[in-house]
Amino acid sequence: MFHRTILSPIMFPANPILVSAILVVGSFLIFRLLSRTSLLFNLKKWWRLLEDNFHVYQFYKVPQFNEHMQENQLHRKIFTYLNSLPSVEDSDFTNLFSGNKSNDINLVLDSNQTLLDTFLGARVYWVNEKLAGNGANTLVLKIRKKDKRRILRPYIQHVLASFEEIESRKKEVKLHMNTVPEPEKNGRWTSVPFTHPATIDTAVMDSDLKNKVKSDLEAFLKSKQYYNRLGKVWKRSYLLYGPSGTGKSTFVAGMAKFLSYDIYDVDLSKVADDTDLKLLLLQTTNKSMIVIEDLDRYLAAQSTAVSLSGVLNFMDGIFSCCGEERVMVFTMNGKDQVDPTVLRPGRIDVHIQFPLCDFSAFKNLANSHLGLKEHKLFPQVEEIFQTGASLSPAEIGEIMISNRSSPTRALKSVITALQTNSDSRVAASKVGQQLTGSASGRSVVEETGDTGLFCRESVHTVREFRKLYGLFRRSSRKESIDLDSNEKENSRHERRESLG
Ligand SMILES: Nc1ncnc2c1ncn2[C@@H]1O[C@H](COP(=O)(O)OP(=O)(O)OP(=O)(O)O)[C@@H](O)[C@H]1O
Ligand SMILES: [Mg+2]
Repeated sequence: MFHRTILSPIMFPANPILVSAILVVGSFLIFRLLSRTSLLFNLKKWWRLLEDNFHVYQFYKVPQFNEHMQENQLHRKIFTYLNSLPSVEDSDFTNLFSGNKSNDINLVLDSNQTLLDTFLGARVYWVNEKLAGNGANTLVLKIRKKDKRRILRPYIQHVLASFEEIESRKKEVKLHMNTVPEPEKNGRWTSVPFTHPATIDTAVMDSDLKNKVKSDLEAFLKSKQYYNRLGKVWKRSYLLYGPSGTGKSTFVAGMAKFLSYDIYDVDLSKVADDTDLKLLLLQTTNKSMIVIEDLDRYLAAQSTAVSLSGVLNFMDGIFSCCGEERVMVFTMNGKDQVDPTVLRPGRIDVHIQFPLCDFSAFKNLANSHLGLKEHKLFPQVEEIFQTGASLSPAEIGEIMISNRSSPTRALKSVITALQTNSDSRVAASKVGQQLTGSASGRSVVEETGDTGLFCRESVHTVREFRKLYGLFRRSSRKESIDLDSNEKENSRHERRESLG
């Protein structure tokens, strides 16, 4: 009787609302449980293991050393590729190492861990097996037999191509300098790591122009087939010209950084003759940037044992060993006095002018050097620029750096320097002298009818590349000594004042 009452549908009606509510709450709790714990991850893992058991696999071993205990380069390349995959974080154990830069952390697959990769819709597994005894590792690739023929070769090619890309990205850029020829000595280049901090982005220039240079470099890198089809040497030449201190050498550093190319800085005064110059070019590697600074000076003074035709042949790059991926950069203070054959399209593809500062370049410098976006003295500075006065970014930059503890003082010093420049211009014009250098400051971009683009832009220069590198190192040391907390405080105070 009692039982019948309990089971009676009248006492416990199948209430659909209640059932739905229980289902919703139940599903929510299960979902929370799965997402809050590693249950979902484990379920996926078990499912994959189960699925794997229904397939037949082919295994490939890539040992770290060959039978003569020489390193297997393929192992090194594949291992680098595997450690670049995001799935390296999903293995149960991953080693953490500090990278080249102070904040970099490199993830490295631990021994006996498995890593999943996918390629053309197929899943492949790598196991980093540690062999007992000699401590060497072997990478074991596991591919489903049904996918083997379809993906093995393209997959390995993909791994090797990815390795090349990773290497080129982390490659240390070197600065090579030619030495005086010595008997009994074969190599003519000595090199140092090139750690110059300049980039194309840090140059004070019109941003459109910077983007144009970047896309020109990128387009060049992608045009191997095109150059081959035309029967042309795969090279591109740039001329950077403008007054001293306008940033030409700094920009060369930025270009090399952008390309991750080694720099070969040719000092023509150390070249014995035309043959020696050919030899130097033959000893450069591909994917490099060949730089000749102050070419106009060498050509005008004929201070070198190298003839004009020697220079022209060098510029054409016909003696380069592999004829591959060369960027040549020449700097000049002015190109008016230079033989037009040196500058003809094809020999120089892109002309970039670096003029003196205008007001807009000055504002960029004030922002980067003093942290000033606005200041009550800016209108006065603008007025002086309008009179035609100008200085190089190097000159203005130096004034700002040495007065960085007081932005107002820095601006006053810039005004005085500009006024002095303006007065000397007036005096010079009175005695009929012509001042050299552009005072326009604005960048202009002109297309040459041919392949190149002519660019006019602002910046001032310092001497040679090597000196520039040394200069930076000295100035950064100076900075760390001078910048004490009082200075920072003063500077902050002044900035507040100027904005108010
Ligand atoms: N446009 C610029 N942007 C940023 N910094 C600049 C610029 N122009 C000059 N400078 C600074 O001025 C200094 C001198 O620049 P750089 O040596 O590149 O000039 P340059 O044109 O090569 O001079 P030179 O013709 O005398 O060799 C560097 O410290 C550089 O940082
Ligand atoms: Mg220079």
